[in-house]
Amino acid sequence: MSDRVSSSSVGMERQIEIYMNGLQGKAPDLPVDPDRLRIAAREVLDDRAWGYLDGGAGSGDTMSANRAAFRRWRLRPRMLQGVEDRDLHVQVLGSTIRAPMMFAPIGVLSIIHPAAEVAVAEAASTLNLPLVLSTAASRSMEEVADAQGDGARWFQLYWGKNDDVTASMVERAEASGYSAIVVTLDTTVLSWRDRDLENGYLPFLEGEGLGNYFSDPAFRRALDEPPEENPTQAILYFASMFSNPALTWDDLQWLRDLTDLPIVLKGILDPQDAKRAAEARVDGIIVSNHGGRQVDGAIAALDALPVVADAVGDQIEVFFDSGIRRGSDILKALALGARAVLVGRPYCHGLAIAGADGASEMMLNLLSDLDLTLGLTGCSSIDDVTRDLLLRADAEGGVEI
Ligand SMILES: Cc1cc2nc3c(=O)[nH]c(=O)nc-3n(C[C@H](O)[C@H](O)[C@H](O)COP(=O)(O)O)c2cc1C
Ligand SMILES: CCCCC(=O)C(=O)O
Repeated sequence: MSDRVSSSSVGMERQIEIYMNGLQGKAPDLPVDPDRLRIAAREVLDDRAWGYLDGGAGSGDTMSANRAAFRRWRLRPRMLQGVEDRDLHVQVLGSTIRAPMMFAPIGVLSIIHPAAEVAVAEAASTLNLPLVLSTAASRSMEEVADAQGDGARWFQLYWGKNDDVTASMVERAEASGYSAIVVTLDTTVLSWRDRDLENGYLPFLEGEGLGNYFSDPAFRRALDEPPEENPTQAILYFASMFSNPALTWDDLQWLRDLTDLPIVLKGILDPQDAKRAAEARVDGIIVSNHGGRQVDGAIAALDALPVVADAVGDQIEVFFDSGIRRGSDILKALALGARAVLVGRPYCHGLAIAGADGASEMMLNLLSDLDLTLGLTGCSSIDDVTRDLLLRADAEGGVEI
C-alpha cells in the first residue's frame, strides 16, 4: 500500500483549481458542460460561421446518431483496483503521447477566431497533445508548426486532382516536422449541407481564406493571377481540385511511394475497407463519419468501431472520431478498439469564445474528466481499458446482466 497521504493527477488538479477559484468568486472562463459550451459559442459567432461549424449533412441524422451510439454502451466500474497513480500515456505510430486525445483537423478556422490554427497550435503546445492540421487551414502549415514548437503534429491531406499540389503539400509537411500524413477519404465532394446552402455560404473566402493553399508554390503556379489579387479565382480553382472522386485503392501506392511518413486513412466505417487499408500497408485508420457532415443517414461512427477494430486486429492502428464530448465517451471508444480519439467541434467552441486559452481550457477539462473517469472505473492505465468494461444497453439505456 502507498504511504503517501495525498495524491494528485491532472483531473484532481483541475478540479481543485476550479473549486479554489470558485471560493474566490471566480467562475471558470468557459462553461464546463459541453452542451452549454456549444450554446455559448453560438452567441459569439455570426450565423453563417455557426451554421458551417455546427451543421451536418442533410437532416443532421448522422450527427445525432453519433451521440446516441455512446448512450447504448454502459460502463461497469470495478472497485479496489489501486488506481491512485494513473498513467494516460499511449503509443501512437511509434511515439508516446500524453493522453489518447488529439485535436481533429478542422478547416478554415479564421471564421471561428482571427488567430485561427495558430491559436490551436498554441493550445496543443500548452497541453502537450497532438494536433492534426487540415490542408484547408487558414494559416500555412509552416506558421502553425512554428507556433506549436516541438509538439507532436500530423498533417491531414486532401488528396486532390493536381498531383503537383499534393506532392508539394506532403513535401512541406515533411520539411516542417509533421510526423504523419492523414488522408481524408470521405470528402470526395462536399455533401449536401442545408444550412450552408440556405446561407449561400462557402467559408473559404472569409477571413484569411485558405492560407495553407495560398502559400503553396504548386497551387500558386496553377493560377493565372496570385490569390492576393484574385481570391475568387483561387477559391474556384481550389473548389474544382481539392479532392478527387476518381481515386481508387490502387492509387494509394502513388502516395506510399511519395513519402516515408506513416500514412493514416481517415473516414473508414466498413470492415472491408479496413482490411483493404491493412493490405495497402498504411499505418493506421481513423474510424469516422466526419462528425456527421458527409453522408446523411450514415451509421454512427461508434457503431462501426468494434467491427472495424476486429477486422484489422493488430495489423494497423485504429483511431476514432465523431461525437466525442466527455471523458466517458473516450473510455468507451478505447474499450471498443480505438488507440486514441480526435476531438472536433468542442475545441472550436472554446476557440470561438477565448482563442488559444479557450481551446486549451476545453481540452484540459476533457482530459481531466478522462483521468478521473478512468480511475473511477478501476483502471490505472489505458491498457486497462478493455471491452470487459462495457455492457450493451437497449434503447432505454437498460442493460441485461
Ligand atoms: C467545421 C469543420 C471543418 C472540418 N474540416 C475538416 C478538414 O478540413 N479535414 C478533415 O479531415 N476533417 C474535417 N472535419 C472533420 C473533423 O476532422 C472530425 O472528423 C469531426 O469534426 C469529428 O466529429 P466531432 O466534431 O463530433 O468531434 C471538419 C469538421 C468540422 C466541424
Ligand atoms: C474542403 C474543406 C472541407 C472542410 C471539411 O472537411 C468540412 O467542412 O467538413
